[in-house]
Amino acid sequence: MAGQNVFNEILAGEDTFKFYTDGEWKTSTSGKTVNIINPSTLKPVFKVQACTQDEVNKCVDSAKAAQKIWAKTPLWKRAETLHRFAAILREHSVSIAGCLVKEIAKCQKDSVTEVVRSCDLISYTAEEGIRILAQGKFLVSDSFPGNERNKYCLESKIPLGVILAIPPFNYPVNLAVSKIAPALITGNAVILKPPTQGAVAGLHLIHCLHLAGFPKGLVSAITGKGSEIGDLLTMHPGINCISFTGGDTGISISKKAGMIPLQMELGGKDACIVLEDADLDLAASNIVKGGYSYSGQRCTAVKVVCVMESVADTLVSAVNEKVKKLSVGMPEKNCDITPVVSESSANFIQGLVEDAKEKGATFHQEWKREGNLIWPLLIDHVRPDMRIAWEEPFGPVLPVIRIKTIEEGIHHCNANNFALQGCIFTRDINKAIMISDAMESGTIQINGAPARGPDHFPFQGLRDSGIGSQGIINSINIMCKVKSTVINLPGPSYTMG
Ligand SMILES: NC(=O)C1=CN([C@@H]2O[C@H](COP(=O)(O)OP(=O)(O)OC[C@H]3O[C@@H](n4cnc5c(N)ncnc54)[C@H](OP(=O)(O)O)[C@@H]3O)[C@@H](O)[C@H]2O)C=CC1
Ligand SMILES: O=C(O)[C@H](O)COP(=O)(O)O
Repeated sequence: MAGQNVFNEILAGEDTFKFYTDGEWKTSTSGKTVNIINPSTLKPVFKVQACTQDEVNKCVDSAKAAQKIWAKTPLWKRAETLHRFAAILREHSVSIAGCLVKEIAKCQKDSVTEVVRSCDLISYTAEEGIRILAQGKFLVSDSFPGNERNKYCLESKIPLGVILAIPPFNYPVNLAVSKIAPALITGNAVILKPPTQGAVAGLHLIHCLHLAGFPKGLVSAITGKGSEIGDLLTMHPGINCISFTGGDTGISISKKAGMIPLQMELGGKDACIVLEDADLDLAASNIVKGGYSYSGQRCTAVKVVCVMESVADTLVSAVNEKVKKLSVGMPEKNCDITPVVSESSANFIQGLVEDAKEKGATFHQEWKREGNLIWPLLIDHVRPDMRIAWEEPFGPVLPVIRIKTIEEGIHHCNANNFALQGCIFTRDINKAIMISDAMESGTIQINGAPARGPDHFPFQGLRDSGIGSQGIINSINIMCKVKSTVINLPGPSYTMG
């Protein structure tokens, strides 16, 4: 569990954790800490440092210095260190999972899965990075009209410098390494600002990285409320790229950040379109898995079902049968539905539900909430004038809109500000492709639930769902830039066989 044995170094007292910079664990000169509230008990469970502007500045300075050395580290050595990081993280996956259970009420089995998935991501990124970064381009001048072959151009990929990694509460380990690993294999330094809910899991992750032997200062983990130190980080002149996953905060960050590359993955309102010829049991299983996993707190969760009227009753009863079987309770008991991350989140969800109720939606289950624990709801006959048709609950409540035509479903998907993922259920592959093409989202799943994984697939949000693309290959490419070296020969020269 948190703070045991090898992790004692990160402790600053009973359930209070240090921040990490310059290869050392430190307490903040602010003398202040931030409480982490256990969503299941509504009581403080851990404390992390409330870092100061001066500490932010020092982290950036040491990152810049360390990055110059790291950029001169051979690719195979960078990969070797990442593999060591992955191995140490795997060794501690159960204890780090225990932090997730307490900080974000993710059930124990899904928490272990998140950490193990992260180990695989780190190692896969190390290997993919070697292959991608080992290759450059060689261009000759006479391919362009009017030129002799007297110039050779060598194009190479070089690191950006210091990357600010800001993951969200729902994947504080996996969405941290999905930024850290590509940043490191490309020769960058990293400043991690973990989510407050999930910060201790993030700090344990960073301690595994520390034990792997990365150069001092190359990676820092700076804690504090995003609303308090966020701007200090995102507007810092020493930051060369921001990789952010979260909510609308990302939109405001994109307006404040300077001339730097942004990789943003924000909210989603993933639409699930079910056609008359669909395998309705397959659709129902994926709607329940997609809509209620981790209590709907996934950007890729199914967030609205648009089902053809003629099959709606059959689909809805199939979904309800499966919803009935979902276990509801505490994460320690590996329940399917666990408390949502905060009281404010639970209140927001309740607001959407009450709005739907007032406007006459059909409820197939009674509304039930105990603290942050919300029992799963399927809300039927939802109409576009209801907030839940458009807004992202980030909770275990799923609206169903009955449509008369496929175009209505496509329109609902495209009329939303979010454009992350969507899915279609039909046995007609031609229709599936044509509908997928018409849905203006970053990813469309055919006959499956929306998902970011597997982690080497490209993953991107359009419109208010993000900027740039994630997935291991695209993250590696976003975290480096191109440099040209042109050799000017005294005269034309042709390579002869
Ligand atoms: N796309 C996705 O996967 C996710 C989307 N969301 C959406 O966002 C909503 C809110 O969830 P939440 O986790 O609070 O998302 P936020 O966007 O508020 O937080 C995401 C990350 O950004 C940090 N942050 C907050 N404010 C700033 C700032 N001004 N500058 C820099 N960083 C900042 C947070 O730190 P701190 O925790 O200290 O505030 C956290 O690490 C959810 O209800 C959901 O709709 C949420 C999580 C994941
Ligand atoms: O931000 C999120 O919620 C995650 O990217 C979703 O990842 P998953 O589809 O693998 O759960």
